[in-house]
Amino acid sequence: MEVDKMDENEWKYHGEGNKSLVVSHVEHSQVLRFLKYPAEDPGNSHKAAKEAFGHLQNIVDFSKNVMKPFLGENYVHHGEVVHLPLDFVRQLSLKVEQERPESRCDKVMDIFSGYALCLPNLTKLQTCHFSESGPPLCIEIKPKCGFLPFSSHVTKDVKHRVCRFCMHQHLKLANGKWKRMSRYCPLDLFSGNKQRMSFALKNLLQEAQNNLKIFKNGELIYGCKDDKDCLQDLNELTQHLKPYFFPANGLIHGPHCTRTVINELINVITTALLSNSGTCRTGEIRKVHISEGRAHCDASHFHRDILRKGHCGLPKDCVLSKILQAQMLDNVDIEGLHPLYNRVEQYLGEFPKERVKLQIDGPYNENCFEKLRNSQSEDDGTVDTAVRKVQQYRVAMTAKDCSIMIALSPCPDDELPEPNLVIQTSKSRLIYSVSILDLDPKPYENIPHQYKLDGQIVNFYLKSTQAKQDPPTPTLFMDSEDCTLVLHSV
Ligand SMILES: O=P(O)(O)O[C@@H]1[C@@H](OP(=O)(O)O)[C@H](OP(=O)(O)O)[C@H](O)[C@H](OP(=O)(O)O)[C@H]1OP(=O)(O)O
Ligand SMILES: Nc1ncnc2c1ncn2[C@@H]1O[C@H](COP(=O)(O)OP(=O)(O)OP(=O)(O)O)[C@@H](O)[C@H]1O
Repeated sequence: MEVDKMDENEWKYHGEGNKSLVVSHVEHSQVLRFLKYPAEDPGNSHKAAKEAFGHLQNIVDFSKNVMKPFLGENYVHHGEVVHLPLDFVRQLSLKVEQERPESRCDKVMDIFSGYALCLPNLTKLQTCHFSESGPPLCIEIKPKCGFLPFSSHVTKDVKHRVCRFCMHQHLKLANGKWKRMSRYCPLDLFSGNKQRMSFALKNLLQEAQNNLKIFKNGELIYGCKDDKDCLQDLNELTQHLKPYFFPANGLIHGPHCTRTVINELINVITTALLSNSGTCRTGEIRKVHISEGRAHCDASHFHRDILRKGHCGLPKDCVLSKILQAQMLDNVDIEGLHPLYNRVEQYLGEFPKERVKLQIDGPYNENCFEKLRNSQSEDDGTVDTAVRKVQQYRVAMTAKDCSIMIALSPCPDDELPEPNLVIQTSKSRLIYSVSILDLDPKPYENIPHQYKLDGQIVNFYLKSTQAKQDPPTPTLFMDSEDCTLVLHSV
């Protein structure tokens, strides 16, 4: 990328989250990721923009030196910080403004610093030594936390039975973040059991919220920009997907078509999530199991009794396993972490200069990873242990909020790629790559907020399920047994 020859007409709005706005190049497989700041406080925006370089460099270092060693070399693309002409950034910001979803407009793109992150466009295939035949398809999944807390510090028993995502749904509906309840449960997706994973994926397709997006040729074709703006027509999605799964068979149509195509899609996603494409290693597949009690959520609509096979576990090097292992660095739960955070805070209150030495806010160099790998869990009462636990918790938080990108492209007939780069469907062959995005460090200062939010989620869940129990809802059991995709018109 030649930064002195930037032209806003060559870039278009791609998407955004809470903290960054992404534009993609119209030809090359590149994106620019800009920081965002609260709109109501321009003074603060100027100040924050001054710090933008340090912030972005921290993101790169954290992805590269901390998350990459945990998650695997091939899954993580840390990118680089670039400095862009301010004129280009301002024109670009004007250009993308009308594309932005209303719910994200409480923040503005950083137009003051000129700094951004340049990353590969992960909606496109990352194994570049193959000629793509046809537009790439990409499935983005934000899986969220895949286990139940096992810490003895947990004070509310419900946290050992119902996962955070399922509990949080009740609060999100009540505060208007989403209009309909998602039946997706992360524990089903992370189970490694193909039946449960398919069930989770069907539920994501039913109600995508911000946990599922599908792109074709880099364009969003399925998913929600916000609660008001959703592209969720499964029949339309089927039309997009047909050429990938039934390239030679134009005859597939009618009521079964949608179900057949969606099932092919789900099989492909499941295969990609369970493959070891991050390491390209073949040979014996070791499995990672989490104990039975922690792997099932009582709020999931999947009924345990219909499992054909017992507990499955995840292949050791697959993307889900890597993410889950990083998430499980949170082994004391926010309830156990909060007192450790207070210990660090008290120490920093007495010795403020130690903040730099303890590398609370970076720099995230190679040494950080070695320190964080230490899994000794007993608390010896020292500040060093408290800092290590806090930093491990922050890594886990990042892993609980990242997204998986599965890029797929039809495999040309004359190409013979390595078997672990191809997914064979019933009627086609697809080359694929798996990546992980949004690996930013979570702010240290956010820990008190996390603690408070945890209490709110649990209390609200208990309150709302208690209210529903009187009178009881007899349909719940029926739902649990239903493993088929029900197509509603949307
Ligand atoms: O707390 P959660 O689980 O709601 O996660 C937040 C996400 O909400 P979600 O529940 O996935 O819709 C939230 O996503 P949305 O803005 O809702 O799309 C952010 O990812 C937020 O991270 P950050 O503060 O921007 O770094 C996330 O906050 P962190 O908890 O990761 O700090
Ligand atoms: N390298 C990339 N290639 C393709 N698309 C990307 C890339 N990075 C981000 N995106 C898209 O932009 C969206 C927003 O990016 P991202 O999740 O990094 O933002 P965020 O503000 O950090 O999110 P959050 O709300 O989780 O804090 C993603 O959901 C994804 O669709």
